[in-house]
Order: sequence, then structure tokens, then C-alpha cells
Amino acid sequence: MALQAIRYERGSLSILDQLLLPHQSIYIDVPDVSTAWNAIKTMQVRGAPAIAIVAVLALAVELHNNDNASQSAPSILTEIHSKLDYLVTSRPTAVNLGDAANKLKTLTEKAATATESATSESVVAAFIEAAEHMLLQDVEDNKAIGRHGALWIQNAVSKTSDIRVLTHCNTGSLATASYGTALGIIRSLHANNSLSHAYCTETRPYNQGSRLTAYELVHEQIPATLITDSMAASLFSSQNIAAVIVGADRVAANGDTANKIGTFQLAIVARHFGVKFVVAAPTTSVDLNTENGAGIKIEHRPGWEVLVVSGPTVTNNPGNDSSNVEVNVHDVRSVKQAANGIGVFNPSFDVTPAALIDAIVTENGVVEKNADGVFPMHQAFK
Ligand SMILES: CSC[C@H]1O[C@H](OP(=O)(O)O)[C@H](O)[C@@H]1O
Repeated sequence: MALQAIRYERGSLSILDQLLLPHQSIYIDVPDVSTAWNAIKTMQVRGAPAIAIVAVLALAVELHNNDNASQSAPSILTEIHSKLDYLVTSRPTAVNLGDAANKLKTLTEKAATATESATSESVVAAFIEAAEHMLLQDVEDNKAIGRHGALWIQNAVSKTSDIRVLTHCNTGSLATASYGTALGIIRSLHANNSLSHAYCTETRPYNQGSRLTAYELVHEQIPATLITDSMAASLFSSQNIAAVIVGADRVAANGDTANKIGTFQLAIVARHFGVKFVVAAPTTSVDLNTENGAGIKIEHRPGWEVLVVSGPTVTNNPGNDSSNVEVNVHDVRSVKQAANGIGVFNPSFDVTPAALIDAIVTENGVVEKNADGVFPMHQAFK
């Protein structure tokens, strides 16, 4: 069964606490907007599409369970808009939540003003239906990204088998409504019997690659190997890697792409070795209002995330096979690794220049550079 980060039915939302994975699968209730804001901020839920969906569904649940009947349509409209604005402040770099908020503001504005008979209940109903549709649409979009991306890579490297890829960050079922973006392409390559091996990086913050991506690859029985973020050049020089496939938190109008910290250096290394560099993202991650990467706000996280690691203790000595150890989930400890007094630089994201990207894969298809070496983003995403 596929991993499910988000469980929703009308009036009820729970999320898999991603800070506890891979050792514990515990769902937490998200009954309201403030719980959602905290879950997003603390990374209990993460991944640009998943963040957006959890945020809007939390508001849908709150609205469904509150008694709004006595409110006027303009009053509930103001409340919805201000709660959306608040949710958008949780994390700044990914555009998906802002995009979802803008779409829902427009939709509820129309619902509140379209007819004189509009009520708070009709506005709330329109909001809930649209938020629920976003959950379903994301799954379809990811499957389409998977199909388009797998085909593009097969054509680009003229191979339909024995394809090896590297992915960075966490872009699978846990980061989306289901299936995944970059991991969705890997899933499609695997389903087509085209994939021989997937490599994943550890990826800061919180080593989401080794905790979440690795967990999903093992769960899906996709042949996979973990590397540290500093091993990419070594990997490329020793293995025949066809492509690096990454997700995106925001793709600017020129194709510059903000994604998890370390993506930029992977793109540089990939270019050195002639390895294809593929960005996979739904159109909700494309931000035509931001001209280029310089306009993307990069989130910086607390320094202690670099200084300290936390996790369950292990109770046996792994010997030579360190991939499986007994884990004591009831004894979670934090360990300080770095020297006291050292400063920390901890941006969560970086921006990969469009020049280093070969293809941008969305649910609508693959965008490649034109003869001038430019991604025709405005044409592709009118
Ligand atoms: C399909 S996930 C896109 C994107 O979201 C991740 O960010 P975070 O885990 O910090 O929320 C990551 O950068 C992924 O590539």
C-alpha cells in the first residue's frame, strides 16, 4: 500500500508526523488552522504540495466544524481570507501554498458576491469543495508528471532499461497528496522496468532524504542506495548515472528553481559529468510573477538543526551490516555533534540557475529550452 501523509474526510484531517518517521508512523489530528500552521512550521508535514493541501484542508475542516450560520457572507469571506494569509506566513519559499490561497480567495470572493442569495454557508461550501478538489487533483498531476518525466529521460539517454538516477530531497507520497513529483518519475521508471537503481542523498534539514525518501524507496521496493550530500561527484565518476531528478519549491519565470539546499551544487556536478538535470514540479510550483531566482525568498532555519541530531537509540551492534539495527523508539535522544561556540549558516533552499537545468516536467508536459537557450515559460504556462 502506498504511504499516505494526509488522511482526510469531510470534517476531519490528520497527518503522518514526519518528524517521527521512519521509525514511528503516528498520525496527528489537524482540526484547525493554528495546528496546521505549527505542523508546517515545525516540519511535521513538509513538501511544497503537501504543505499547501494540509493548510487549505485544515481551514476546510475548521469551517465545516464551526457554526457559521449566523455570520454574513462578507464576514465569513473576511475570516477565510485572513486565515489564508496567516497560513501563508508559515514557510516562505514554496509557492504552492500562496498559489492555493490566491485561487481560494478568488473563488470565495466570487461565491460571496455572485448572487444576492450568497450566505456564509454557501461560501464555506464553495471553499470546502475547492480545497477537496486540490487534494484529488494533486494525485492526478503527480501521475502525469511521472509519465512525462520517465518518457523524457528514456528519450534523452536513448535507453529503456538499466537507467540509474540520483534524487535529492523528499518528493514522494509524503511530500504530496500521493505518488510524488521527482519520486513519481522514479516510480514510473521503476514500473516500466526501466530503472536499475535509484540513489538518494541525505538532504538537510533533518536529513529528510535518509529519513523520508529512503523510507519510501524501501517501502516501494525500489532498488536504492543512500549517499551523503558530498558524495555526488564520486558517485557520478564511478556509476553511470543517467539523470538527477529533483523537485521544486518555486520555479521562477525564467526557469530558475528554488529547491532543497544542495540542489544547486548537484546541478553543477551533473553538468560537469554531462548528466541530465531534471526538475519535476506541478504547475502550482511555477511562479510567473517572480522574474528570476533573485526574487525568491530563501527560508533560513535555526542553527541547532545543524548542531544537534535527534533520534531513537539503537540497541544492538550492527557489525558490518549497518543497514538494519534494532531501534528503541521509546528512547529518543538528541546528540550535539558540533563544537560549542561555532556559528551556523542554515538556508533550507538554494536556487539552481535555469542554465544548469535540462528539463522542467509538469503535469502538462516537459518544457525544454528553445534555440536561444531559454525556457519558454510564459508560453508554456499561460
Ligand atoms: C514535492 S516536494 C517539493 C519540495 O518540498 C521540499 O521542501 P520541504 O521538505 O522543506 O518542505 C523540498 O525542497 C522538495 O523538493
